[in-house]
Amino acid sequence: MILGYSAAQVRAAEASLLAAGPPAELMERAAFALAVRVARELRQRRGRVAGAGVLVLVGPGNNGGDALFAGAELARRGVRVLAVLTSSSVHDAGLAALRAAGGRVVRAVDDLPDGAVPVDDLPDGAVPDDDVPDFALPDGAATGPRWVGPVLAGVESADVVLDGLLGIGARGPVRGVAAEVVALVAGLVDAANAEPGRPLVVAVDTPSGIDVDDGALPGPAAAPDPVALFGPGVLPADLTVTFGAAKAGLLLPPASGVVGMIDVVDLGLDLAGVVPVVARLERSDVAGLWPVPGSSSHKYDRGVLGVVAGTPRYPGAAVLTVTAAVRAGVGMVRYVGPPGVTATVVAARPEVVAGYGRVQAWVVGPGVDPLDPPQAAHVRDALVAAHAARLPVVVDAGALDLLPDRVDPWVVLTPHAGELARLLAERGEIVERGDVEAHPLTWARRAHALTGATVLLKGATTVVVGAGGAAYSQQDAPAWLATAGAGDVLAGLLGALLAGRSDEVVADPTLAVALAAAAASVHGLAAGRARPGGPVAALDVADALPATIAALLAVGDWRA
Ligand SMILES: NC(=O)C1=CN([C@@H]2O[C@H](COP(=O)(O)OP(=O)(O)OC[C@H]3O[C@@H](n4cnc5c(N)ncnc54)[C@H](O)[C@@H]3O)[C@@H](O)[C@H]2O)[C@@H](O)CC1
Ligand SMILES: [K+]
Repeated sequence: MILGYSAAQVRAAEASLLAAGPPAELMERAAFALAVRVARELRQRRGRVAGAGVLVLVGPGNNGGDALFAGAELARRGVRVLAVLTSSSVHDAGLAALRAAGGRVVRAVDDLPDGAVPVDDLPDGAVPDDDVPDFALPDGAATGPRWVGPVLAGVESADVVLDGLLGIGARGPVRGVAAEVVALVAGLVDAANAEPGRPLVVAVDTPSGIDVDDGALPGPAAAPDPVALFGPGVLPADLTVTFGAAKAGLLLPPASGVVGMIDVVDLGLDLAGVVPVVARLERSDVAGLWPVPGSSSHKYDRGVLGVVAGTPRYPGAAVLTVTAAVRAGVGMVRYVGPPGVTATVVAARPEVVAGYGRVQAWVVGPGVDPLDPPQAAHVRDALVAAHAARLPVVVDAGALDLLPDRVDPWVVLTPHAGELARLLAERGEIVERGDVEAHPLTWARRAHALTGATVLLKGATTVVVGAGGAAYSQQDAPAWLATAGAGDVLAGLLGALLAGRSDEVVADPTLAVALAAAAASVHGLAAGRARPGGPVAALDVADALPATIAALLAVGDWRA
């Protein structure tokens, strides 16, 4: 499990460590681990470390210090290191170490006196700034500052770009010349995306400028003009090497989309007893949560799932939901719906039993139009019956519009951002889809507070919140999974899990939160497994569930 902490929690844990030893020691350890990680990447890309090029973007604080010390260590290993300083004052000892190791430095600062040359030293192949037009300048930057040329040349010759502009001390989006550097480098890296020589971007502790606590990204409105040329005001990383503990913002969308792989460097922080902001299940955690039948199990104690899904207009949603539940290993599915859809469902999944009966959990809503009277009535009946019998329920799609004001914490809502915004707006909140996308954790928590339900907010990164403040963020799905019917599969899969552990979920509703996160994880893994690297249809995902679950259970922390 990866645990994500707030900047304040990490600083508090660091404080006791800093009190115990010389202050520079932590930074040296962080920087050394970072350099080792970058060296490993360089070796993988080029076969050897010496002779590689690394461009280091340096901000005013200790994050820049980490980057400078790492640059120094890499320079000692024969790497051509060019540091771009974005502030007139940077970490002194780090800068001295880099220079002593043979690293070179470009100053990209706004406040140079007229006529001053911003370049302490130039990268191989770079030319003095008078000749900047020799480089392919992006539109609008042709008349830009003199540091642009050397930075362009630095990116061009870099195997790795280290983003050490801002870390947990960032307040708001990157400002000033550092923002211009981010814009320029992000634009260049993006333009080189399809090329084999594109540099790898490694974020030092965090991609600079993200909200390290809630994962918000700087908005375009906050960006100065040059940034508008390239967009988001953040340099998307391929790898984030984070120190002491993962920061919550790395795990939370939308920032989770720009952190790449996460590597946590152990600094010996004592976080025992500190409740993380958010957690991410790894495969072994998911395996541990999965209900596995014992030798004496029968279909009833493995969980019977009631499903109210589909209408004559959307029969496919019912097929996908029940298929996913069956494929996920539920003991039995009871399907409730109109005769025509029932016939389609039973034809597709002969294991399904039609009509009401005893169940351990419900899924209601996939493919249900809340204005379709018979199915809407079945959804309401199921919600009432589940409340009376204390049974978990997955409330998806059309059933979200039929939700009572308050529900039990073992009721799991599965909205996407637009549906969550609507659900909140109906409860008096002033919020639109874009607000939910910008601050998903905040709004998911709000929905939990208002309804009492566990809330699984679907997206490229899925956020789940619920009882006791538990929060998870899962990012296991390929982008191909954004396809019609994928949500129906998730609902059926989650229903199977809740049916399999129904009593435990009701006894401890925080388990509903963990199981919802596990379902999101398996859903993403199955999509990747169904069609590695290519387009995937919802039914493919459902069909890939048995093999995905088998692999999880067989090896625990198995890597695909
Ligand atoms: N505290 C510790 O014990 C350790 C900290 N480490 C590093 O130290 C970092 C935190 O260092 P700092 O507290 O110095 O903070 P940062 O280096 O993240 O940034 C603080 C500096 O940036 C400026 N700044 C803040 N927001 C800005 C913005 N939006 N635009 C432009 N400038 C802005 C501030 O004025 C300040 O000078 C961590 O992220 C990590 O990289 C590591 O060395 C490990 C140990
Ligand atoms: K950074």
